[in-house]
Amino acid sequence: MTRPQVVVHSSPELLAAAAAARLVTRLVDAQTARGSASVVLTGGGTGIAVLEQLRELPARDAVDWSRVDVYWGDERFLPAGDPERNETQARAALLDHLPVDPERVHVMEPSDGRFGDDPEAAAADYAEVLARAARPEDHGPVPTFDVCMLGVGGEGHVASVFPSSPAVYETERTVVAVRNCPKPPPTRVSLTLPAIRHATEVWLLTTGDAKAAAVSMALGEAGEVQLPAAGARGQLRTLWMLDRAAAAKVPGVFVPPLV
Ligand SMILES: O=C(O)[C@H](O)[C@@H](O)[C@H](O)[C@H](O)COP(=O)(O)O
Repeated sequence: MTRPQVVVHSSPELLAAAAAARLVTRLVDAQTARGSASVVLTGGGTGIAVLEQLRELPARDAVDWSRVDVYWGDERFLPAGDPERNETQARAALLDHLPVDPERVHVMEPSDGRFGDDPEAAAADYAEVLARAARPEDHGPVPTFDVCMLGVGGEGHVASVFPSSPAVYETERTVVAVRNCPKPPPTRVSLTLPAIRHATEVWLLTTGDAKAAAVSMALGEAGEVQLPAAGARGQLRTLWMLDRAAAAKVPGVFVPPLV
């Protein structure tokens, strides 16, 4: 696993704009290399802010959106169209404004979907979606996502994988149902850390002084059980994009010398 890189931006707005620009470049490079690209979206304020910035970015049209596979790192298990669903927010922020191929927008089932109010069945179904999308060169039941974007919780959760939760101990399944989630709403569907680690690049995006301790611990000695963000690593790159407040306690070894 790669050593994490840290990039610090002067404000949350600039972080979101810079991440949007970085995402365009990453997707264009992937499409140039192999004709398609894949991205895992995240919920949360920072993740959605990136999508809103991307919507307004003229360079967004450099991506052939009809050849992008869109996945989610987690989803709030609510009825379709519920404003709290990550899908609802991502469609409003970006996807409804792009010529995406609906067949390549891979949604986690809602609580009034094909499986009704059964998050375990919805999780198993999404694991099947990932397994069907995987190719032999992915060496596992998950596609090698070009980039997996993640927000970070104040106690170090990523997606809906929370400290010391059953999900963080999962080593076999790629997608699990999460109940009694500390962050409302309580029931969710989430990728597990082994699935997240299939990504070529994992980007952790967070802002605000409430996250500074979790960021510091994740980049320090904390283990993934107590600090799931510490286990969110990409195969080729792990990038932390922070604003100054969230970076306030980053270990000095990660901060470039001021020249
Ligand atoms: O569904 C969710 O809530 C997200 O996937 C979750 O993992 C989020 O990214 C973090 O809680 C950070 O959220 P903020 O960016 O709003 O702090």
